[in-house]
Amino acid sequence: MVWSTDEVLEFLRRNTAASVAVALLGFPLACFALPVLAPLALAYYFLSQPQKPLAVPQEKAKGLVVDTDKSEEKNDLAAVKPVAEKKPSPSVAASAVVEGGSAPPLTGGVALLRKMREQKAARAKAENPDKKILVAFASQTGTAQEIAKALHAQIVEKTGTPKLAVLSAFNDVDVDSLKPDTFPVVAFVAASTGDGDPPDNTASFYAKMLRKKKEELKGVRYTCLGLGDSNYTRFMAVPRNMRKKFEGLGAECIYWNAEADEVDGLEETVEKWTEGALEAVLKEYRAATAGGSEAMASVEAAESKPPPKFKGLPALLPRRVTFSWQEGVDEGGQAIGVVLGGHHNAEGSYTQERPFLAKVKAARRVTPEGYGKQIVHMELSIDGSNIEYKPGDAFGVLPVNDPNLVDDLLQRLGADGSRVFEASEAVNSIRAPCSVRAALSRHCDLTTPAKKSLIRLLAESCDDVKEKDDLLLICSAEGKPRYKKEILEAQPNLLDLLRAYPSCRPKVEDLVEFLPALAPREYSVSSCPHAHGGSIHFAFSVVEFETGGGRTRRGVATNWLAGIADAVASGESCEVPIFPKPSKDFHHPEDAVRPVVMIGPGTGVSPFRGFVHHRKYLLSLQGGEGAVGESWLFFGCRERTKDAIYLDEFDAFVESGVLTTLDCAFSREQEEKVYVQDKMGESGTRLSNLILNEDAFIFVCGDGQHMAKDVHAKLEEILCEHGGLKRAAATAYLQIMQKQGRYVRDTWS
Ligand SMILES: Cc1cc2nc3c(=O)[nH]c(=O)nc-3n(C[C@H](O)[C@H](O)[C@H](O)COP(=O)(O)O)c2cc1C
Repeated sequence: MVWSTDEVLEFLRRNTAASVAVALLGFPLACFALPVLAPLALAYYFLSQPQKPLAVPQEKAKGLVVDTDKSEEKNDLAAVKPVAEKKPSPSVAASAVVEGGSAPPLTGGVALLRKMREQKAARAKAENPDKKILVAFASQTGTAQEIAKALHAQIVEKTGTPKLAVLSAFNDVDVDSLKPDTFPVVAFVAASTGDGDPPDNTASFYAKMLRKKKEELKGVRYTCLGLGDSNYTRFMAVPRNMRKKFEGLGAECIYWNAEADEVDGLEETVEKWTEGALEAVLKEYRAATAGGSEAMASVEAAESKPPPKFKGLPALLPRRVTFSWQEGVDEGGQAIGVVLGGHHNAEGSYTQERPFLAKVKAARRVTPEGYGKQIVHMELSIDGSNIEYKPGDAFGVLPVNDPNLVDDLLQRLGADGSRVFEASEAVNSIRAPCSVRAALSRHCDLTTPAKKSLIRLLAESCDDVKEKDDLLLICSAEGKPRYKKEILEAQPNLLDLLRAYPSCRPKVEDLVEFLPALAPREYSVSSCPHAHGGSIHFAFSVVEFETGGGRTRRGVATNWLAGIADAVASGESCEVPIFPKPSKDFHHPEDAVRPVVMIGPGTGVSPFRGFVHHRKYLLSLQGGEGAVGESWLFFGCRERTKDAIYLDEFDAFVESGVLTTLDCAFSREQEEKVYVQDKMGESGTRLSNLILNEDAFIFVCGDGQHMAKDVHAKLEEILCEHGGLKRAAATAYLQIMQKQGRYVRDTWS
């Protein structure tokens, strides 16, 4: 019988008599027992100490005692202490043991094993130190996450110690763990979404941070990269608030808190920040761990390595997930990585991971066939789901990639789409057995321009040296102009890239782990439960555009849904996985007394269809009695007869008095383009009065990059010109309205 090291230790731990015997007989017995105990132990020791001679080091085998004072630890080798603390002679120790007192010094095999265990612990500690660097991200569409991932990968590459740094979405960070003893150094990348709102993966952390008390982050050192878009009025809201909170709680900034604006292009700032942050974070970590933990030694070693072939190469992302492949194949298409349909999770609501499978009740193309822009109206059944919603809420749709693209990709990779795997941890929201086809169809983003880290991975998967070098150059700092032209502007999808580099053969596992997640898409509901019970309605424009490289690209989700709409129209039965995304404050007030101003061009008008139906319901409750506020809708589209969705219904609501004013801007019906903000300007006096004197609510929905900004500017102008406010006062007034929830926007890019 051959015992493992741990079995020998366990035996000694459980058998005091054996421990004592070993101790009493000391060296002679150790020699005698050597054939039994030593082979594994010596092999282990020798491997871990290659520079040492094979002979048992006697001085190491002596001089240890088992501290039997602590009754709980009596037979526990964890209570072994160095002899420097107690120095009984062997005979004293022996008699003490006989009397049940102190244990004898450990010698021979036991001491050897103790040494081995210490070494193992030291190595484990170096690999998994107590204090770690936290690399966190607040990211809605994945940009901040990619940047954080790349920084984390560089820390890992530089230190050679994967567990020295933790990469995490903010929601997965325990706020209370933000302490110098756990995370002395924090680097984070944060973006905003909505109207200066925190991304979903940060919202709960954000709320908890606001409850933290002064000085709770004292001793933590941090640096932050903010991502934002200066077209939004709440530019950099989340990174700025988070920084303020970190500082307010006593954290200390260690490096430039950079802000990268989409309008100028993110890349330059991102690169500069990442480079400096890497250096600063490692330096601070070294200082925080008193000269550096054992792991830091490898930083110096890495620094003395020859420089890479191309300057500024992104680090190879470290593997985190293990894939176990199942025996059979997925013949019925059931292994799709999520649990579908008819389930409520523990909190009682559907999620991205446990969506509700909604049957499509009706769908139609609103725009004429062949019209440049296509808009689709769709109705989903939520019967039996217990989903409750209010007009103004949104819901998430889990889209599916174009099946032709997936087929071609499987063929190019030489992969069997029906093989099924399980991942050791959630990756790209795969949390259940998943076939390769489902992973590529439902979980991986195959069309977004490849991030540099993915190109680095593809480079490493090339057999041909020339192809490898070409890809390495494109993702390096030197290859920046090529990355911009060939990737960001031309927007090749993954298949285009693989076809351009025929020797590139990435493993399916690598793609599943390192491709960005196929993000759910959010749509505002255009229905109202009082009018459309058991259904959710929504409308969307089908996305299609030309890239800089002359390719035609189609939006993944809207084209998939448009295909479903056509299938339903021809009698097929189809289902869409959805989950609710309630809005915080984009809701019609719960009475019809307060005036409401709604501004929603294009499909931005969707929630206002629900609002007006809700208003009709509120008025029906009043039964024609009591005060009723005005309700204005500013709507815009190209042409009344082509792309004006829900216009007939709105006309009817004006007719019935539910809607006081419907003001439409048809941009292409005359020479000069006319937009919603122009229409607002024409009614400036009335609007100013509604806002300043009648406490009106303002709701804006639609394109956040241009329309929402132009509408905001028009509101300021109206308050100045018709309300007599100075510019600064108008700005402040609108800010206060936002804080009060009286001016609410639901925007997208
Ligand atoms: C729907 C939407 C809303 C946004 N709202 C804001 C905002 O209020 N303030 C801002 O500075 N940037 C805003 N942005 C810009 C994002 O913060 C920016 O594009 C960032 O790079 C996205 O990072 P992510 O992909 O990690 O989410 C918004 C972007 C979108 C798509």
